[in-house]
Amino acid sequence: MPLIMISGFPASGKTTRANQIRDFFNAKITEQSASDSRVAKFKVHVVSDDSLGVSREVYREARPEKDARATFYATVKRLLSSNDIVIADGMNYIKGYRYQLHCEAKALLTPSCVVHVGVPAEKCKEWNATKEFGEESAQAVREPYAPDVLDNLIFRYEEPNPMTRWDSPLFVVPWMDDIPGEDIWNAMVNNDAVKPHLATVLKPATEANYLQVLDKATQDVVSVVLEHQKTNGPGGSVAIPEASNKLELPPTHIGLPQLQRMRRQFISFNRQHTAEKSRLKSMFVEYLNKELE
Ligand SMILES: Nc1ncnc2c1ncn2[C@@H]1O[C@H](COP(=O)(O)OP(=O)(O)OP(=O)(O)O)[C@@H](O)[C@H]1O
Repeated sequence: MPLIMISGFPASGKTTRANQIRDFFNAKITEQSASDSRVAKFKVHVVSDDSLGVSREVYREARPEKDARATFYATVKRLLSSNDIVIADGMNYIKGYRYQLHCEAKALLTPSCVVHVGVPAEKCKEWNATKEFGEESAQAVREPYAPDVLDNLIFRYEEPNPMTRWDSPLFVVPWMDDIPGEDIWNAMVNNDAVKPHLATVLKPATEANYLQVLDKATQDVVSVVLEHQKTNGPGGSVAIPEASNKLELPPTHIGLPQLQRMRRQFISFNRQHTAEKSRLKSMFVEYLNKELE
């Protein structure tokens, strides 16, 4: 059964996403088992550094990292079978490594996909410092990366490219979005071809980091608006650094939830198009002006 490769920066919420996908798939299996004997046999596995007892410190030196990758690879390969769905919850940051895992799935005539957890580096650094992990009852202590190890891994990260067959279908999950569970299930279990839509991206390899830049540019604009309202009260014309146009605020106060909603919408619209990075702030200001008219 399918291989779902998670990919993302260290401490970007990969395990959080892997667990959400596992829970979604388990719910689907429970729901469909009575009517579909094929689905009734499915079992979902999550393979991660934590489940293999691999310390974050292995990423400091090439040799232990290589050994850890080999262990991870062997575990995924061993679990892949006609009835087992494997979620490879690792950074999977080397494109050659993703290629090899994709070939393992292909050899078993089963599909694979990549779920790219798109989170800006700054957020990963912030989250790396949090000690708790998991929701309410299932809290465990997570081992953080040393700051130099974290920086180095971010530097070495090779972003998935949906133009390559081993990185497709590619599902990009920005940090503020829900997982596209239904789409992943359909692509992996029902073998549905994934049509390009909001959860998938088609972008040239040259636009690496596009999602992170989009996230940061829009967040910056939201911060300026909040700051302006705090200092000057509602309404007014706001100059946004690095944007060629001004934001015209209505006379009523715009709250953070409303701003975030418009920001998410804008990100959804622009996720597929690799707009010029330098134009993103002006485009977002233009979008806000239209929405707030
Ligand atoms: N979308 C999110 N919003 C807020 N906090 C989050 C989100 N996703 C993850 N976190 C927090 O960030 C921290 C790291 O999350 P998680 O362990 O899932 O990341 P990871 O990428 O699997 O890390 P590692 O690289 O160490 O395996 C946790 O404390 C988690 O609660």
